[in-house]
Amino acid sequence: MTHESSSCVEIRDVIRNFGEKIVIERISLRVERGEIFGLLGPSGSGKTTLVKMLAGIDEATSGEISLLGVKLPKLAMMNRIGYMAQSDALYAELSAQENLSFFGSLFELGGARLKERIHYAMKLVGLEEHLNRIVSEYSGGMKRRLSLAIALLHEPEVLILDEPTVGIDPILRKSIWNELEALSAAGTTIIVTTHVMDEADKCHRLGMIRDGKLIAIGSPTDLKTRTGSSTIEEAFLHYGGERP
Ligand SMILES: Nc1ncnc2c1ncn2[C@@H]1O[C@H](COP(=O)(O)OP(=O)(O)OP(=O)(O)O)[C@@H](O)[C@H]1O
Repeated sequence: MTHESSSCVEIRDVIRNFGEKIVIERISLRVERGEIFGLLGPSGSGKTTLVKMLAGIDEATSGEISLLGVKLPKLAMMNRIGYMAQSDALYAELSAQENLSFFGSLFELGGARLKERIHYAMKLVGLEEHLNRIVSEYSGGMKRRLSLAIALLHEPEVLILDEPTVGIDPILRKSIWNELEALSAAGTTIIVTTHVMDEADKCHRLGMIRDGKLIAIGSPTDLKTRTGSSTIEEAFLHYGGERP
């Protein structure tokens, strides 16, 4: 079922349990089209679990998630989503070029268009010189960058990135963020999980997650102003109850 909405993502009363364990505890939020929305929270707080449901590869125990007006999970939405997981899903024995061609073919990309997209994505992540190398020879950071290139390849309307810049040096991290900002300005919605506070500051809005609960939501400036904090880290500690 589709319906008109200006929101890109609508999460309504989502709960995710693993056995007895409640990992996501009734979260509701919206992400607007073209927004860079950050999910910030400590290790184990539920960020990956939440983005997997947004990417349609896991399902809520209860509640609803809609993406671009379509209720998830829905296989047909995969074409419209670019998902970069925390662990790289690459074929180590193949070259980067072969990995990109394989993932491109899943999205029905071929010929000149595929070539153009591979060039764009590999340039963006600074790997254009390493296109023909076997992935098993890549460093950890290079694998992260290749995973990001793959997520971007089919020009998805929604990019879901789970800690995309871990293991990436500050200069390249900056150029990746510049490009994410340009993509967002051109209408792509970007949902990104992060531990890195300066990245959190670059998001248009942030959702702070702790123990599976959304403890605060707003722009970085709002969150800091509301808590009288000078940094996002301080604001997080305030909402987390670790500061009076
Ligand atoms: N398949 C699963 N079965 C059981 N427990 C799970 C499963 N997946 C995640 N969990 C648990 O859910 C909680 C949240 O994990 P999740 O990976 O979503 O956290 P995170 O905020 O992404 O952490 P990190 O920043 O370390 O990646 C953890 O306690 C984790 O052990």
